[in-house]
Amino acid sequence: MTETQSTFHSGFVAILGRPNVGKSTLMNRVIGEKIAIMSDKAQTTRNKINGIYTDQTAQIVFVDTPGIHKPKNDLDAYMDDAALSTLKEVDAILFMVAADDKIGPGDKYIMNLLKDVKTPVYLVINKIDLVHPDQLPDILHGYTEILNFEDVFPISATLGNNVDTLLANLKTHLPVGPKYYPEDQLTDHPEYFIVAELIREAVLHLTRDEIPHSVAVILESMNQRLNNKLQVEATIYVERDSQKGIVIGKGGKMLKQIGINARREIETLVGEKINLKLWVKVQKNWRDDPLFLQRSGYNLKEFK
Ligand SMILES: Nc1nc2c(ncn2[C@@H]2O[C@H](COP(=O)(O)OP(=O)(O)OP(=O)(O)O)[C@@H](O)[C@H]2O)c(=O)[nH]1
Repeated sequence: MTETQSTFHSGFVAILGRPNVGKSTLMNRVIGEKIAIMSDKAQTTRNKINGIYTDQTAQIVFVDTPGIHKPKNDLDAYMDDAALSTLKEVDAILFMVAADDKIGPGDKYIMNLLKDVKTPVYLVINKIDLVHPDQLPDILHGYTEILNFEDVFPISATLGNNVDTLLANLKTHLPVGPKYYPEDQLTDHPEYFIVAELIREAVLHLTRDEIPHSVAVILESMNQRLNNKLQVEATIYVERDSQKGIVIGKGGKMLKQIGINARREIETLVGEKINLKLWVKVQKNWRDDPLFLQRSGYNLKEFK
């Protein structure tokens, strides 16, 4: 099949919504590889990760935005800026909600921001597998009475229901345009960032509710091979001594398990065996430290 420049559609699409509604799950389903970071703990997606979908007729560059929050500290304010600058740049916005969630102040806050944005907004009601179909009209109405959406898609990102319809519609709505990225490129983020996020995900999964989101991971190095194994070194930063104890665990057991889980994921990502070395350090109030935020990948300048 030949494809001509004039029929090819392309553009940038932001997935926006409260933490935990399933943004990363949707992106992973569409792209088919684990590039966005999933967790059942809220707020794991803090940086802009692009997932790139390409087929014969279109290329959609997905921008997985951080959640929007009313600013409480520097990090939250930063998320606001990041999300807002994304909204203005993209060709379409998917506002994602979970069918089993009530409309909260957070949703209203986001929808109010969206009222002032010219980009077309699609309502994606995810997790429809968790509610009875009869409930859908009421759920839908709750949102459409607040904001005028371009279109509405009830989906299940985990089961895949209606995701094809969403994609097909999105493709036709994107402008005629070039292939921004080569076909085999799935993300434009450097691998080291994804690796750090995989380690962070392992920490959050294993420590469950004991560690709040005040954990950051910095990749120290990933450029040497010893005995045919890529050497990966990273530091896990927490805010308090007590959290350090939890991450390390009795006799180092927890840290060992974190290493095992993270190593598995990283090996899948990089396609080779690795040796993972982890350290745990306390860095008080890192959320309010601009230098630290920058070092851990929160590139503040990017959003100015
Ligand atoms: N039942 C059901 N669960 C889902 C669905 N989509 C996502 N989930 C679950 O919801 C949780 C959160 O999903 P994520 O994809 O991490 O959510 P997110 O919006 O990216 O979250 P943040 O990164 O925190 O912003 C995970 O446990 C998913 O398995 C769905 O369609 N149905």
